[in-house]
Amino acid sequence: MVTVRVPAKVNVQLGVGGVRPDGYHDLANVFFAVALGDQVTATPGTGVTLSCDGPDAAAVPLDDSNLAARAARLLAARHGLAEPGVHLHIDKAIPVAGGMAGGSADGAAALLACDALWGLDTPLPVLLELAAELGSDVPFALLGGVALGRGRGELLEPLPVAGTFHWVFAVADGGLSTPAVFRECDRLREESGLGSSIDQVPTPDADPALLAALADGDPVALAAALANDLQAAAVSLRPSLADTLHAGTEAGALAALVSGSGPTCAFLAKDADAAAHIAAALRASGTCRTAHPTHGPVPGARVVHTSA
Ligand SMILES: C[C@](O)(CO)[C@H](O)COP(=O)(O)OP(=O)(O)OC[C@H]1O[C@@H](n2ccc(N)nc2=O)[C@H](O)[C@@H]1O
Ligand SMILES: Nc1ncnc2c1ncn2[C@@H]1O[C@H](COP(=O)(O)OP(=O)(O)OP(=O)(O)O)[C@@H](O)[C@H]1O
Repeated sequence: MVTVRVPAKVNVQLGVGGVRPDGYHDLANVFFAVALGDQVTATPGTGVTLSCDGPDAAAVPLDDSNLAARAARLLAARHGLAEPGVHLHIDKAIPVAGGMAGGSADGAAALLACDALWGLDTPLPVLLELAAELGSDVPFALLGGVALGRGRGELLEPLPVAGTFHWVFAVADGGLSTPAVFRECDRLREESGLGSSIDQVPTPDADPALLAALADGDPVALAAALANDLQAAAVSLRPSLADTLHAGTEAGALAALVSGSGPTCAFLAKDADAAAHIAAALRASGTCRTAHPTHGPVPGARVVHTSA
């Protein structure tokens, strides 16, 4: 049996370029791994089977479309294993379809758990390549910490960061579809007359002030630099997110932003006590389903337990 712990992410900067011919957008994507995470346990089995526990378990598909199952099959195929055998149990704490890369996290965790269970010793560069095949957010879940993602987000460069930052995540009722949010971003750009194609939108770049705030461990400077080009699109599709963002700011957050493609909202706090207070205020506000205080950065997917 092998258990892997894997973090969720928030994008502290999500710069979105124009639509590429393959339908993806080039990004300047600064990923930040937080302690809120899932656990994936791999045990020997016949075929690839799945189970899931947690408050959102009912929303998690248990068929071959699950990123954890796809990861197990992809790893097996890479090693020429004709009949992969594994049962994967997901302890799910990351909101589903919430913009925190929960499915991607489980895909990364399953790669690592199956690799250990099957004794494959796959080198990290190969795991990262398989991760990129599974989805744009999956490589970062293997790496963790803070990293700049270029291309569609899969080309990663670890970034220096000092200290610990405190966050609160407000979980919405129901998810948002990532492709639908990118499409809405394009639609809003077209509507404003800017255009949405790769030759109309400047290629985004990481903000030097944001990188300095991370390297200095300065939450006030980070708060001033947080930016998400998908936020307007997420709020356009789910206008009630404006109330959630407002409630967290009123409760003393240094800054509020939509996490990735949303609808989870992220709030930066000055310390752990402030985070606990903001989370309680958000829960009481009636503008979200629940709110979790947490911190980061934390490492990427890692084995936390192995037994025969
Ligand atoms: C919004 C983010 O979570 C920010 O980290 C990611 O960019 C999304 O990553 P993901 O969920 O792993 O996305 P993928 O599974 O690779 O792609 C899902 C869909 O999102 C859109 N997509 C995704 C990544 C990207 N750079 N440009 C896109 O336009 C495309 O419509 C794509 O078909
Ligand atoms: N292991 C998984 N956990 C949750 N959802 C999964 C999983 N595997 C596949 N899915 C499917 O993927 C959809 C998106 O789920 P996910 O939780 O990854 O979204 P997300 O956090 O918004 O993604 P991202 O932030 O990477 O764009 C779900 O609605 C579900 O149908």
